[in-house]
Amino acid sequence: MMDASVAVTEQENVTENILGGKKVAVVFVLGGPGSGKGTQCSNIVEHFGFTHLSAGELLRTEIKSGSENGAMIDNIIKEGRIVPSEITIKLLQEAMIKSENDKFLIDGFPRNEENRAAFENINLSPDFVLFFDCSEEEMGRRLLGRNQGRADDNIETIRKRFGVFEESSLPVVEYYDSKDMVKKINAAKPIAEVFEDVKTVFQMYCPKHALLNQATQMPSRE
Ligand SMILES: Nc1ncnc2c1ncn2[C@@H]1O[C@H](COP(=O)(O)OP(=O)(O)O)[C@@H](O)[C@H]1O
Ligand SMILES: Nc1ccn([C@H]2C[C@H](O)[C@@H](COP(=O)(O)OP(=O)(O)O)O2)c(=O)n1
Repeated sequence: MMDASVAVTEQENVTENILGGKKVAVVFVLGGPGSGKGTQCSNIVEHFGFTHLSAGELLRTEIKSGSENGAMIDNIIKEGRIVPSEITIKLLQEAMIKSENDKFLIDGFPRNEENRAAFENINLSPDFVLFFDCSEEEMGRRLLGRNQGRADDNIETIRKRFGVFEESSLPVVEYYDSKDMVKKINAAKPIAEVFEDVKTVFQMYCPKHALLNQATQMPSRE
């Protein structure tokens, strides 16, 4: 028979992080604009088998698709503001359900308190938060050199994005930090060095639900 404490954990997990009939593991990847979130996510995907979901990229795809919300999203992004959570959450949910994977890096989300609460409301929670710490001066240099033709990578919008990051996104990082869920990475170093630190975090990480499955398979100690 199953150990009672394991049974309770199993039950808790049933109400948590179930999406489209599967248990999912989520890691939030946060950091200022240009801190290197996307760059490091590509490395994590390659080495640790996650699926990378960039909230910003999903929104840009939505604009290009010509959907009814496209023009509104486009205006918000050009002004450096944050799109209403219901739109972003829907795109993230759809992408996770469609994917065959069960491990997701959610990059650039939650960016404000409203984003964070909306995610909680769909009964999902991150295993931890990876936070890329970098000075505005360095992030600004990187954004201006990014050269991907993004409408928001201009001085005026970059300034606004930094303001929103400081006012709305940092408090979200602080919220998770108060719960001891943040792994802070010095993102000012060269790409390969940053990834060494990221690797250390992921080498020690085992998704909560994988741990749970292991626990249920262990012979009980009588
Ligand atoms: N550690 C780093 N050192 C120097 N340049 C970097 C570093 N990480 C990323 N970059 C470059 O900075 C720009 C922004 O990186 P990106 O990963 O797109 O950031 P974010 O997703 O956080 O906005 C890109 O041109 C990228 O190649
Ligand atoms: N959760 C999110 C994530 C991004 N956005 C919008 C607003 C952001 O300025 C843009 C670009 O975000 P993205 O994460 O792609 O890029 P930066 O980190 O700003 O370089 O997308 C949003 O409204 N809500």
